[in-house]
Amino acid sequence: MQENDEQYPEALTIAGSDSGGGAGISADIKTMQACKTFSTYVIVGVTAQNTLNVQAQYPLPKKIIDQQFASVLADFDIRSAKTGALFNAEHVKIVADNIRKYKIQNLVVDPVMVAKGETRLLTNDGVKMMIKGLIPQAELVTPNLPEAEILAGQKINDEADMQQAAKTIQGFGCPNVIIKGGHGTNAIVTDFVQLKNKKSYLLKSRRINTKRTHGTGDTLSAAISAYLAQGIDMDTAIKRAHGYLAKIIKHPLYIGHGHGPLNQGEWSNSKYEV
Ligand SMILES: Nc1ncnc2c1ncn2[C@@H]1O[C@H](COP(=O)(O)OP(=O)(O)O)[C@@H](O)[C@H]1O
Ligand SMILES: Cc1ncc(COP(=O)(O)O)c(N)n1
Repeated sequence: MQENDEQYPEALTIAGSDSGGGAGISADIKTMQACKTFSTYVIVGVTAQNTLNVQAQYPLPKKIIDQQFASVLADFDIRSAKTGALFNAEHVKIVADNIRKYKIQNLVVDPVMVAKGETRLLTNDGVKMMIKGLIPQAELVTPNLPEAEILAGQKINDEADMQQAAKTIQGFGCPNVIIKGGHGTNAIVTDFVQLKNKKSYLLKSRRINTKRTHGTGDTLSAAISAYLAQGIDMDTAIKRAHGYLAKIIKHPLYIGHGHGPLNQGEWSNSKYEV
């Protein structure tokens, strides 16, 4: 064990790049750094993207994805991992196979399906493959409301629906589920958390009236993953990550003309009040 191991564990994000710097791999690296975990990464695909939308996407060839996994796992002591945009069934399978091959633990699956600018980042077949091959290997899955509706095959209108959908998703073989409520319109944003010990609760925060929410989902799942790498239990990791996001979403960067990015790094300055 290295000297800094206790304070700065190593984690892995497996996702797409965002040339606009706000979501995907960029959000994950910045978040993990702010949460004091070292972030390695496997880029599954490249997007040409800005705060307005995704202009193009290019999933990478299998060979270079496999090679990235091999390089990372040959050298780093990966304590947790998270997935983001995975594009299609073939790429979900490549990722699922590598996670199995390297026995990657503490996996958080953020089932990214549609970008804030409304471009699809996962095909319908990709969703099916995620349910079959990836979610059963995860410790936590973190859909937003539209993603939870697709995964669970039901409409979600209230908290009872959230609970029912979370139970369906748990039934795919993932012990812990968060359904994120950012896509609602209520003054209070409600995330529903279903834990493996049957405990469930709501995480509520005042809705911030902002369009600068590019990468919020990536940031939440990356922060949870960072805390899991530190050996923090799932329940505490979720609450801490939610608190972190609630802070930084109030102080975004005024960059770009669309869904602007968060400022993940500011957390470490501790200059903001909750
Ligand atoms: N306007 C907002 N005000 C406060 N919290 C928000 C807001 N939008 C999203 N969140 C929080 O950000 C996280 C991501 O939510 P959501 O936008 O639903 O996911 P995604 O980015 O995957 O679409 C959740 O924890 C949610 O509660
Ligand atoms: C490469 C990549 N990964 C994830 C997202 C989702 O982020 P958002 O929902 O904020 O658009 C994205 N837009 N691009």
